[in-house]
Amino acid sequence: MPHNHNALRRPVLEIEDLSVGYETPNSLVHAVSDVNLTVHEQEILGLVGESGSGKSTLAFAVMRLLKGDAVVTKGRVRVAGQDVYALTPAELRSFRWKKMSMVFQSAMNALNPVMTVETQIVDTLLAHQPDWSRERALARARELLELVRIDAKHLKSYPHELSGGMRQRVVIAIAIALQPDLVIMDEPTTALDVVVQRSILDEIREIQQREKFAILFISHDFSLVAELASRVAIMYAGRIVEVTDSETLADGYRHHPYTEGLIRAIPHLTAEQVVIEGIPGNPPNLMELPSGCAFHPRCPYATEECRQARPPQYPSEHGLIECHLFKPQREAQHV
Ligand SMILES: Nc1ncnc2c1ncn2[C@@H]1O[C@H](COP(=O)(O)OP(=O)(O)OP(=O)(O)O)[C@@H](O)[C@H]1O
Ligand code: NI
Repeated sequence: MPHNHNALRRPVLEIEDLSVGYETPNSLVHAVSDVNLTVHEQEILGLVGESGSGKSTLAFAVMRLLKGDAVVTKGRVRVAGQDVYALTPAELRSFRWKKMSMVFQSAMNALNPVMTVETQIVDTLLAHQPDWSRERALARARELLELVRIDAKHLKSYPHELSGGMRQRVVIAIAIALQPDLVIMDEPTTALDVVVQRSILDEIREIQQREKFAILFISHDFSLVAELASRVAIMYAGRIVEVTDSETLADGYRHHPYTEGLIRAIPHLTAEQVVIEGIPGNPPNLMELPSGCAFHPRCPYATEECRQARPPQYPSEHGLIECHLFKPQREAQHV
């Protein structure tokens, strides 16, 4: 696909200049800082970053599901053109199913253990489509199970009678039950073994193409995201440091030094052995962020400028990059 394939597509998720902090006894610690991100209709956008980089906080902020100690300090979130934070609580309840939904990290434990699959799907449908008959809801429940490749006989099953993979498929079926425009998936397969993980990802791709929703797919598994998503956003210490088309992640393109490190960290199979090159060092403590570019202590190219000034977001050929190295040449000459 050409890299401007989103030009004609409607944005489904628009995050503008969003910052989210957690209240701690001494200060407000920012887990998400100045994030700008757009997901277009029918697109899978991958969001990657190490543990603690702020991925889940960003997802919860979009869903307006942040816990009490988290505060949105600035910015705006629009889903299907609607400002999520302008909705009344009653509007938000139906908006969460009809326009956006979320599959949580280890969501397979989110099912009600004392209710059958049928009851859980049908109740969700009827709660949001009160004019539907029970028969219609049941028919949709069957269709949804088929979509996630579960035999309709399992409508009568209780969660404990299903494997982890099947439970996760049911959760995905419920998330797409009301045909939302946007589905956020936060590490949806992390708890599963590799084979099950692979088949669920294939199904997600297939269902997404049939049902035409957009996905914000969150994972710390860079190679998995690169394969599934058409565009990838890379998060580091609460900031989106690069957005790029996933096809650029193969060799030959210049990336943010952190992205380069993630690419190198993908195990390479050589004739003799598996080589894993990681990124030396650890992500910073959000309470004591390094000056300038937060990545500079781990960056092999860091200069004095990187230590002193936070880099702006520069447009790149395939998205944007927050790194001083990517300063356009003309501008650089004036410094
Ligand atoms: N309730 C809280 N109070 C204070 N800090 C928090 C709270 N919840 C999360 N944080 C901090 O916010 C930062 C971002 O956390 P978040 O869960 O969003 O990261 P993540 O990228 O989703 O990580 P993971 O890959 O482990 O799920 C972390 O440093 C975390 O310690
Ligand atoms: Ni998370």
